[in-house]
Formats: sequence, structure tokens, C-alpha cells
Amino acid sequence: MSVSSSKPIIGVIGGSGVYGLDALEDKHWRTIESPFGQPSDDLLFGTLDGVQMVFLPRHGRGHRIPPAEVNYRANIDALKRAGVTEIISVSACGSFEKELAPGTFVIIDQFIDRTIDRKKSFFGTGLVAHISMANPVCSRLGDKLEDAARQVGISVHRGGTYLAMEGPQFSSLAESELYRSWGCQVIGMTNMPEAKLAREAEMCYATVAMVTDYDCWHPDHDAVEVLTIIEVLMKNGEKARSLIETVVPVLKGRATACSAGCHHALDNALITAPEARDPVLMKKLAAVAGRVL
Ligand SMILES: CSC[C@H]1O[C@H](OP(=O)(O)O)[C@H](O)[C@@H]1O
Ligand SMILES: Nc1ncnc2[nH]cnc12
Repeated sequence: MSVSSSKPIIGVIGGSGVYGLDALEDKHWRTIESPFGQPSDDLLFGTLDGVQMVFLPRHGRGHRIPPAEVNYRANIDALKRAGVTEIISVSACGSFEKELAPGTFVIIDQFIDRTIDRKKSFFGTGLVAHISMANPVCSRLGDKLEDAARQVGISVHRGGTYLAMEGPQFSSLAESELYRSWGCQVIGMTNMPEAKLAREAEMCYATVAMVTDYDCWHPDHDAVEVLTIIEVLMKNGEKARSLIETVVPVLKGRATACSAGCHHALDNALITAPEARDPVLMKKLAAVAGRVL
């Protein structure tokens, strides 16, 4: 069945402090295997307002996995195998702007990828693909998230560039100042290559970046500390939950493929001649790229 004729299945990737989704009905955890290795955890299946939902804790339950060791390919592949059509990434971030105070939710529209040691593509030797990342997130999903956030009274900022750093250490003052001078709004360690892989897998992807701190550039914050971040996240938990509960019923109305083109990202992306394609890699790509193989 093509995405356009199937019902939306909403995936939520929970970042730091978000390890479950209490609002789901008929919840059950299920292991999904991926040829790309082990996902961060089992996937939590359930429904919300009649919509099928799949939740994945990015760092695993108990926060076992650091940002650079998350198997982003296995996570996205597993969500695709579970039938997910749109992904909402809920992520903690530091802020580079005074106006984006802790507690603000930023609906990201751009990324700068400064991660260095992560597998960034499902494709490779034997099947090469080049997708567009000019507009790296789904604007349709972003619109719905913005509306829902406003509806439930969240302090929300639409648009912003997320600098993805390697971590796990927080940035130095010089790095923080550099990223500010580049015009970035927020910083985190996880949304790359996650967003690239979601695009390759033809899934809508949008990030709700929850500001937890001002990073180290801010005169009042000479250091970023995990305890402060978690404290802010816990305070935001309720807001994040009501955002999800409000946006999901709106998303269930989609009757055709994503109007922003996410579900057809691989149209015209494969460059390897059919006779030169590696059958082993093609088999691995059955879920991610099956529509065009
Ligand atoms: C716990 S602070 C640093 C940690 O939090 C963010 O994770 P996530 O994006 O999964 O919410 C940040 O990217 C770091 O991985
Ligand atoms: N200041 C920061 N830098 C990187 N990742 C973060 N996650 C939350 N706050 C962060």
C-alpha cells in the first residue's frame, strides 16, 4: 500500500527526559528488528484518539545510550517497519538567544550538522542516493505543531536553526560564541543525522526543541549542567504531553501523501544504474526505499 492511501501512523521520538508516552491507550512494547542493527529500545505501540502511535525513547529507557552511539539508522528503519509515516522529534536543546528562554518550545526549520562520527545514510556503495535537504523538516507537520502549541498556551517560537554538535561534552565558550555568530538559535546533540535519515526513509519529520538552558555564552550561565536541564524538562513534560494530545487528532485527517513532498523524497534520488545495484544492500533497504526499488 502506498503512503498516500494509508492512514497516518504517528511516531514520536522522545529525547532526554521523555522515555514513555502515558497518554497512549492499549500500550504495548514490541521488539522490531532492523538489518541496520539494534534500535535504542523496543517500540511502544498504542493509540491516541483512534490514531495509531509508535513511541521510541531515543536514548533507551533509563537513558543508557549517549548521543553519538544512538543507532539512528536502526531507529528510523524500525519506525518505518512499524508503519510510521510522520515523526515528531521531541528534543532538549540549549538556546543562543535571550528571547528563547528555558521553557520555550522552538519548531525547528533548519539544521547545521557538526556531528562527525555517525552513519549518516542508509545508502552506500552498491546503491547511491542523493536526496534534498534544502528544507530539512516537514513544513506541514511544523504548521500543525505550531497551531497546537499556541492552542494549549505553550510559549512557542516558529523557525530556528538547530546546531547539531557531536557531544557528549557541552560546547566550549568559543564554540558557543561561534555558533551564535553563525545565526543559530539552538544547540543539541541528536537531531542529525536523524532528520537526514527520516528524509531518506520518506517520512515527515519535525522537531519540537524544548529549551532547557542558555548554553555557556550567557553571562548568567558559565556552565551547562544536566541536573538543571532535567529539572526544566520535568517542568515541561506536561506541556509536551498536551501538545502531542492536541496535534495528533489534527494529523489523522491527512488523506493524501504529504503536501510538502516528504513521502516522495526518493523520487529522482537514486543514481546507481539498475544493473550495478548490490542485491544485498537492496534487501537491507526494503523498508526504507521499497517504494522506489
Ligand atoms: C541531557 S542534556 C544533553 C542531551 O539532551 C539532548 O538530548 P535529546 O536531543 O535526545 O533530547 C541533547 O541533544 C543531548 O543529547
Ligand atoms: N546546551 C546544550 N548543548 C547541547 N545539547 C543540549 N541539550 C540541552 N542543552 C544543551
